[in-house]
Amino acid sequence: MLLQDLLKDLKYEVVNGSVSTEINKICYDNRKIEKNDIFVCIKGFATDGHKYALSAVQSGASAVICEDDIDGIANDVTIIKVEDTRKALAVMGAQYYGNPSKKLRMIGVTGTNGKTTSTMIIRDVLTKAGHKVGLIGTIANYINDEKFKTERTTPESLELQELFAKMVDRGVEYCVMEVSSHALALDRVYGIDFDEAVFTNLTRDHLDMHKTFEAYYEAKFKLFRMAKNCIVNIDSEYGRRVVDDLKKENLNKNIITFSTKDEADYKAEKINLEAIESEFVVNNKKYSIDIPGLYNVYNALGCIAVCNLINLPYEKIEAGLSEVSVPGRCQRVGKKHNIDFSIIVDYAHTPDGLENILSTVKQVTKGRLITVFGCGGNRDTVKRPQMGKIASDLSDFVVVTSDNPRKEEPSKIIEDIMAGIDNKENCVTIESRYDAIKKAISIAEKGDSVVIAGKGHENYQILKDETIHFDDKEVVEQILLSRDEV
Ligand SMILES: CC(=O)N[C@H]1[C@@H](OP(=O)(O)OP(=O)(O)OC[C@H]2O[C@@H](n3ccc(=O)[nH]c3=O)[C@H](O)[C@@H]2O)O[C@H](CO)[C@@H](O)[C@@H]1O[C@H](C)C(=O)N[C@@H](C)C(=O)N[C@H](CCC(=O)O)C(=O)O
Ligand SMILES: Nc1ncnc2c1ncn2[C@@H]1O[C@H](COP(=O)(O)OP(=O)(O)OP(=O)(O)O)[C@@H](O)[C@H]1O
Ligand SMILES: N[C@H](CCC[C@H](N)C(=O)O)C(=O)O
Ligand SMILES: [Mg+2]
Repeated sequence: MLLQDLLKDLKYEVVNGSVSTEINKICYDNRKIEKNDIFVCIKGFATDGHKYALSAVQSGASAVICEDDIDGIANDVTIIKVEDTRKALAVMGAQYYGNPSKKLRMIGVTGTNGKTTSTMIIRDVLTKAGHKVGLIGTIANYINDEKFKTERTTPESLELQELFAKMVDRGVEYCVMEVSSHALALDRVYGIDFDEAVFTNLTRDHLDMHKTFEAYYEAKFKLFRMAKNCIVNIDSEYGRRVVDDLKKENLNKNIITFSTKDEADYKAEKINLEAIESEFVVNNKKYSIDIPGLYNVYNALGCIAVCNLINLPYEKIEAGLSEVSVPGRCQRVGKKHNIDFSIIVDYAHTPDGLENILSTVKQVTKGRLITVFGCGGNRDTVKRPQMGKIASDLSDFVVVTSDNPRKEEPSKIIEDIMAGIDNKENCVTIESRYDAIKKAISIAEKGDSVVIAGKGHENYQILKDETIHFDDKEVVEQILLSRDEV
């Protein structure tokens, strides 16, 4: 492929060399350069890619895409200046893979909570209806039934385009993806025309990266500028703002609203929240969903709106929704052991998420609610005391422990959480997550519920110098097994 073909949709200045040069592939990390690659210099948070341009050329790069001047590069190397290298990476990646997203129906979901749940539900319903579906999200990426490991919720633009291309190759029709605020702020999805964009909600998270709530909202709003059909939860204050801002900007979008309270295109009525499944009626049609809690009715409403836009018949939507399950989202574990209390593993790691799962479980718990949770290190610190307060207000007993401490001291994170807890009598701190879960299970009695929050589907724990295997569900099994043996 010629460099000039990749640059087709970009504004650029040729600083040196020629654009009619043949290139191998695109790369934004000098450690992965191969002969005749293009090296894209990205200004990051930790370092500046421009610093590695020389070394990339020494490793074989024949072209460099940059924002700033770069000195000392040999004359036979092409140097191209653009205004924004992250955007350039996204545009060139799309060209390199043949603009695959244009061949897929693109469904993006954003919001603080509910992205994974909503995308997994949409994938389940479409797959059960006989369609070929790809999914990009926190738990994994999927191309039809095949599962691919992922490290990020929304990968970098280049990897995203590669995934879309694989989906197209394998006959995928619908690509449903979680679009994180990081991805929007860092232009990982730049240039993608979304057919549908769903807004779940906006509450506190990731202010370590966005700094202000306004910047966090702005990042999320970008997705709706990129979509044709904007599907919005108007029970969320910020969802209403999305609708207002879309109208203000005169963007001529098809705005579709959902709610459980107010008039909306999709309003859930006659909601019956049972312990396990919830039933509700939307536009005179009955639905049920197998994951509990009102918040999952919201996730289902987004899914119903998407499925209607793609003309899926009611029977297929209803049948698909009635049997969905999402790993690590309000997941009952340890059922096969002889226990007279319940244990639930959930991925709640924000104040809103924790409040939702705890109030949902509390409603159906006859005995006490025992909560085990911690907060991730090197992430938003302000949410820590807020989550401490929510856990202690809603639970009868709280075990504060470690989540993924990353580079931080676990005891310091626990201290931050404890600062939000007034009633320290019904609370213990145990740094080891294994011991914390063991403690919660050891005190549980008939009718109690133990909620283990924060890590959900994760099967690892990120410590200061290493990542170890750690899976809340497996830990519960081990603890219950050793109880059975006594
Ligand atoms: C804050 C954030 O998102 N950072 C992402 C960002 O890193 P960065 O811009 O700081 O990059 P950097 O490390 O400063 O390096 C700058 C450039 O120099 C290059 N470089 C660097 C070193 C070197 O030796 N050689 C070299 O070429 C790098 O490849 C990069 O191109 O761009 C990198 C390249 O794409 C990402 O790997 C990196 O994600 C980091 C690993 C990360 O942890 N991100 C998380 C927070 C994230 O994205 N989370 C969201 C949200 C989760 C959710 O709520 O669901 C997600 O979508 O997963
Ligand atoms: N619509 C919702 N509104 C509020 N809370 C929700 C909603 N859906 C799920 N939750 C809660 O938030 C937790 C995280 O849900 P989910 O994984 O679907 O969100 P996410 O947006 O993908 O999060 P992340 O950004 O970390 O990937 C769940 O375990 C549950 O406790
Ligand atoms: N996508 C979120 C997930 C947090 C999950 C929690 N277990 C943690 O590590 O804080 C993040 O990277 O901030
Ligand atoms: Mg997610």
